[in-house]
Amino acid sequence: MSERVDVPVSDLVRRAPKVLLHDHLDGGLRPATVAEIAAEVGHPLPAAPEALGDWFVEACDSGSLERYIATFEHTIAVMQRREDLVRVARECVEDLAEDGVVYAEVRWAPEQHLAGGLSLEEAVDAVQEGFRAGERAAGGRIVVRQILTAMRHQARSREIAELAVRYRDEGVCGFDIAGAEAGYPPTRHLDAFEYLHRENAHFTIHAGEAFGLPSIWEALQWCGADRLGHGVRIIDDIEVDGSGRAHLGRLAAYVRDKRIPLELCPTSNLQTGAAPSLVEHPIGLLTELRFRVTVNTDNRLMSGTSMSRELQQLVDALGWGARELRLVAVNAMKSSFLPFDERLAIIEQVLKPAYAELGA
Ligand SMILES: O=c1[nH]cnc2c1ncn2[C@H]1C[C@H](O)[C@@H](CO)O1
Ligand SMILES: [Zn+2]
Repeated sequence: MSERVDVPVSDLVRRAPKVLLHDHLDGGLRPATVAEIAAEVGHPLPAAPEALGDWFVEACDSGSLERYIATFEHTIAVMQRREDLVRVARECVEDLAEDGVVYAEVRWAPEQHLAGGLSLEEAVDAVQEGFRAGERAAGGRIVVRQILTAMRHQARSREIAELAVRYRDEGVCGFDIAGAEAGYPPTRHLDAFEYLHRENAHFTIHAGEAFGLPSIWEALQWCGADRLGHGVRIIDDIEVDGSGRAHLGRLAAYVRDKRIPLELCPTSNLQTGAAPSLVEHPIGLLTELRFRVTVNTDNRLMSGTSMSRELQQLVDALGWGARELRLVAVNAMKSSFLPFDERLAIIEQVLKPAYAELGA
């Protein structure tokens, strides 16, 4: 399990523009906001306000994805009223901008936010309003889009996919499925994915996190995912021989040949037991082998993390420098669900000049 240590952020990481493709809105609330809204709506919390941040991190350090996901009960409970969704979304953008993130795709599951009487559309509108307010407050330093997630143990994926398509020109850039992986294979939602293909829409699938290669194979070869949420278990299809040479199986070779983006989330993987330590985390080898690696936060609250913290840990554990930070930022931007010309504009006008100044 992860040791929670303070990670002082270097000047390099602080100044580097960051791109984030995998961040959950309901996994990134400020502890103070959870405490404040919980008091207002009468939701009982498991810890005092000042201890709440530590409680989330410790409760998620269990080695089990199921127990990790159980903690979301307390964030979802405070995201049921329209004004709370607007606030949480606005604060999310403010926090990411403050951390130096210039582009983010933030995902959440609208179906989990209807207990207060909101419709799916009203919930998406509220998050959109919060994102736009956050972008304005950041003075154009960040662009944020929504990814709409369907929960894989539920049966609303087709409906959520249709919602994502309806809102494609209003701040929603894609679709995802999330939740406990074992027992809920992606093919359970084939109908939604086939619909999205017919609509020329983009989607990613949480696969290869708690469950291995069969889940990745289904996500790509049955469902046609554009990207893999985590995908870290692709390492199971790579063998390193005695002389240090890596041999890729058919699936790993396909993922690399087709430049399938891997939305890797190192700290989250340590907590759910998908990797034993950062030094042993597959991200090092996958980057060396030139897979399309991106670095992500997954759940900033549950992991007590930020983009800067994730990147700094890679600098400290693997000796990454400006060159690697630039690589993962450009990889992420190339892999984003924004239209091509908008992706290119951020790469050319924001990433390249900033990294040139940092010596990359
Ligand atoms: O890392 C994850 N794997 C699978 N599901 C996850 C992960 N992080 C968050 N979720 C779930 C819990 C949230 O309520 C939901 C939508 O954001 O997505
Ligand atoms: Zn996730």
